[in-house]
Amino acid sequence: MAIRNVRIPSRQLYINGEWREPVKKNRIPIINPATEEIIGDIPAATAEDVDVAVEAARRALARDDWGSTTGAQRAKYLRAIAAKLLERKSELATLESLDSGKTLFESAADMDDVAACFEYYADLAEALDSKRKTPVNLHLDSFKTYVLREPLGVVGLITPWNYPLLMATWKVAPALAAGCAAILKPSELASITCLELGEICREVGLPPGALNILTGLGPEAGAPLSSHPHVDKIAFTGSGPTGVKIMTAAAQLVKPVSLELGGKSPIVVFDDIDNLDIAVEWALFGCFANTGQVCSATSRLIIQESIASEFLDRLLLWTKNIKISDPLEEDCKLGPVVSSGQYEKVLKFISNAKNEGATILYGGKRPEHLKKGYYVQPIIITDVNTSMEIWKEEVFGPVLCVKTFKTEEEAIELANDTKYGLASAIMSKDVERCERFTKAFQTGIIWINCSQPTFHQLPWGGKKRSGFGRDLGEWGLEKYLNIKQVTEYTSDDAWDFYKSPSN
Ligand SMILES: NC(=O)c1ccc[n+]([C@@H]2O[C@H](COP(=O)([O-])OP(=O)(O)OC[C@H]3O[C@@H](n4cnc5c(N)ncnc54)[C@H](O)[C@@H]3O)[C@@H](O)[C@H]2O)c1
Ligand SMILES: NCCCC=O
Ligand code: NA
Repeated sequence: MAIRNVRIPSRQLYINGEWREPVKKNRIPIINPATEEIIGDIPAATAEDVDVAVEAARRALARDDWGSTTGAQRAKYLRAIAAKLLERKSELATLESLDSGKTLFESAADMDDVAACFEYYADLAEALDSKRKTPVNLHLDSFKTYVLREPLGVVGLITPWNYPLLMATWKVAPALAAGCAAILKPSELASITCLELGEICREVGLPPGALNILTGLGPEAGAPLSSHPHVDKIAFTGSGPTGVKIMTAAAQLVKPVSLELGGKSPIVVFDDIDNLDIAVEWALFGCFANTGQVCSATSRLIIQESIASEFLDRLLLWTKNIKISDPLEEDCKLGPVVSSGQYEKVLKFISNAKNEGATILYGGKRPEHLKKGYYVQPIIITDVNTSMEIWKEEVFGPVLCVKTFKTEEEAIELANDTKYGLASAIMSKDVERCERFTKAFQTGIIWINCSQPTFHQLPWGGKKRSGFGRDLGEWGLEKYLNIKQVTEYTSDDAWDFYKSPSN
């Protein structure tokens, strides 16, 4: 099917460097959330396909063309992938928008980030060659020791739909840079661009089995990957409940996992900010970008009482000005949410908030000009108390809830009043106050006078129920490495612990 001059490719599973029909031959429809139409389908892998992919990955590690590569050789593949991605940027961005409902502007920015992330890990792969073997001086004559950093093995990468290709890349690029063989299981709700990554790997001649891509449902394809005895690690990004299932399955085999889960992040705004509109725009971007479907969305606005009324007036004006439309339309700033399930979930959160006594200051309805598609106006909710669901639970939609504070102590208590620990933002021109909050926020990411800017050089991840482990930066590479110590006894003398029988 061709939409707006882009053909939706029909693909199979990408296993051992080629396209392969799933053993059970099942397929899952692709739905465009802007129109609710079926625009194609993706293959549905099951445990049988997981077995084949894991075997292909094992063989890749055992073969010299992947298992014995230097970091510099792997960097060439990563750069070739980045170049091909950029060649196809406009097509891939359109596919991403059609599949997930992201605005075309955001999808295009994602494709730039994806290519840059492959380039970044190409640099780190090269740098790995000089760090592969590190001597450790014990200051002893009788021992020579060193530490090796080796690929961890076969890794399973399970990813969500909100940034389909970008979230996959945060794991695929470092895993390949480290020399692992990987099996990617993207979300069944948005897999098109991840399958195209398979085509790109085929075109650049990535050795067979180094990356395998299995689309399919979580319980059918993700679960057998998590519990597979020959998968050495699972790196997961997604919801808390799925994270628990994956960790439970992996625990049976003492398989390491990293979990990037959800959040309910705060943005604290003080009355000393110079420019109200600048702060308002960050608050808006922090919660409504990507239609609020961002793990780190600052969806709890905690605002100093003295400026609350004026701040909310401006926030309302800015919110009403957001263009909601088909994500492929120019200047669209808010597309539909990803699926009917997500749409129903968002609407339920809004009705529950109302039933619990909160006030819907603005939004939450279907925009009048959009009769079809999973569209909802951005929502601002006030009169919230800390026992309400809307304060406590992640919505993963364009829903901002607001509370006010008087003192710094009260602000920090509200900010940390959550089971999650992914990100926090503070808006204030008082440098010392920002430092105090940086220390007090119980999260892995702190934004000062902004919310959401993300750089692949910096560690990404959280604490508490937001998970553990880090993507991105050098930390994102370390987790795909096995650290091996080598200790050699170099003395000609006997060890002399036991008495020799010949004496
Ligand atoms: N912390 C981060 O970096 C980050 C980034 C993006 C999204 N997220 C979180 O992701 C969630 C939204 O994504 P989602 O709805 O795709 O999450 P999800 O947990 O429903 O699905 C994530 C992935 O897990 C798979 N899966 C589902 N059940 C499984 C099982 N039993 N075993 C193995 N795999 C299984 C899915 O098919 C999908 O590929 C939100 O909670 C959001 O906060 C976190
Ligand atoms: N800016 C990227 C955020 C990824 C998590 O949802
Ligand atoms: Na879709």
